[in-house]
Amino acid sequence: MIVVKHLSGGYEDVPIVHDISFSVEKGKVLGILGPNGSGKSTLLKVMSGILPATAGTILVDGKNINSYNARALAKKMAVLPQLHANAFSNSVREAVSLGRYPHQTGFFSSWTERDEQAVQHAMMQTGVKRYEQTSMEFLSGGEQQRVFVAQALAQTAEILLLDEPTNHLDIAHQRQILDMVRKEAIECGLTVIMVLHDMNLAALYCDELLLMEGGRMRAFGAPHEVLIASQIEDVYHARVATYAHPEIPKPQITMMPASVEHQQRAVIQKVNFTVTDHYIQLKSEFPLKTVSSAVHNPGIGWYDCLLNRSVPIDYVISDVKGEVAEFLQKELFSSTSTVVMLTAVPTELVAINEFKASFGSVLVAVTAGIGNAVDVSRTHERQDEPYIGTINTWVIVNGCLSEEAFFQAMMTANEAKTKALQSEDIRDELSGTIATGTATDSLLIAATQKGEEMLYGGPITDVGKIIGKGVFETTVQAIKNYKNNFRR
Ligand SMILES: Nc1ncnc2c1ncn2[C@@H]1O[C@H](COP(=O)(O)OP(=O)(O)OP(=O)(O)O)[C@@H](O)[C@H]1O
Repeated sequence: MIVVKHLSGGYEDVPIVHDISFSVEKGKVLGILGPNGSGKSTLLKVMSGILPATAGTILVDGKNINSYNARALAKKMAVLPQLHANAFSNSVREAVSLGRYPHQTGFFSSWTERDEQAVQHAMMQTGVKRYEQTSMEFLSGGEQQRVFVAQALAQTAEILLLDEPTNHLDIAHQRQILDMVRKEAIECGLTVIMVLHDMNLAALYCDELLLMEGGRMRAFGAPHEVLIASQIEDVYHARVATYAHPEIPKPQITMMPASVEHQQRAVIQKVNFTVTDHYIQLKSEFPLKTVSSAVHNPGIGWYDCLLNRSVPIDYVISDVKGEVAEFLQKELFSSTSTVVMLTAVPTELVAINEFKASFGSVLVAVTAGIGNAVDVSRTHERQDEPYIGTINTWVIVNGCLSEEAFFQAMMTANEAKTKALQSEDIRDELSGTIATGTATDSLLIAATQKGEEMLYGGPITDVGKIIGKGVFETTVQAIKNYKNNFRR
């Protein structure tokens, strides 16, 4: 464990870091973040004794580091500096072996089994074993960086101070080094403090983060407590947004360009829709921000092509996603910019309407197959397997929605759909009660994201009112189309 209390220090007559206090427990990884020149490297140098502290204390295992001699401290603490001054004529093996110097007792001391094991382990962990005999000067920048990490690891110290350990590394090697650092921390009880520039990597690999600003601590805590968009914007003077990592409960940061490319105020109109025997297509000249429960490209994304594809009523396929991917390839649709829904309804029964609004307009397209309509409050009484999508609803907003508004728009649209089923007296055949939808309905909200941002999309907002009316009327029309078709 390392405890830093009110630490200040810097270069001769130039104080750089001021009043830094934090602690890192054994087995934990701390990431130090901050803009260029904020004092990250200087802090590591003061902590490792390379630069003198002008105030404050550093305790390692409860003892002030001033009470350790240089060799004893090197056994406790290994440092990977930002710039390396190692002799480049060395072989990789020799360079890594330099990490063992604190463990050598005299100039002619013998190389022990433990020294050998530490060097071998470090070379294996960093993936440089295969260059063992190669001279350092023949390695790429990234390969050399991994050798320096191996050298610090070979020191087998309890505390690792790493200044930008992922410098020069490609993403696979960044992952390899950071995975290794984390594994060593957890399995061998190492305490790791590392300076990282990449906030996303820092969030993923560090237990806690220290954010530096002008030589002082601006924030310290778990990644979600430090990587707050407003705080990062303030410290880095750059516009950012945070989002959730798709698999790990850690925040991620994305940069927002200072000036958003000014696109022309293009709008989506009915002419952008094409209806063929096989699908209903909306093709936009620019990507639309989309939230949907589609089969292909569901969730949140930017897409310029929406497809509602009609499949036979007996379309039962174990690998629906694979079949849809094949269809897109065969029909020459771009897999990465197309959202696909499936319907058993003939495409000619689609209802498409445009509704004018104060902010622009809203287009609604619905295919409504109601043969297997259900009352959601009674489905627990059923044993049925799900069918393919039957009421597919698209809402295209010529306007700009906030994240919140997108989800509220989904709720508003769904409520309007349910009201349309009630109005048309569509019933759950088993329970005899009014249906609320069908077994596998799908919904999509897309917006051009142009114009003033609309913060909310609930039923009494400008956009919600149009969505409510638009989805209700269009669903009623689509149900009527369906009924008329099957009555014929
Ligand atoms: N040898 C030195 N003598 C005097 N000042 C120095 C020296 N080295 C660095 N500094 C100054 O100390 C300040 C902090 O530098 P430091 O290298 O600690 O920042 P950093 O946060 O690590 O930056 P970067 O992200 O660019 O690596 C800078 O203003 C720098 O100019």
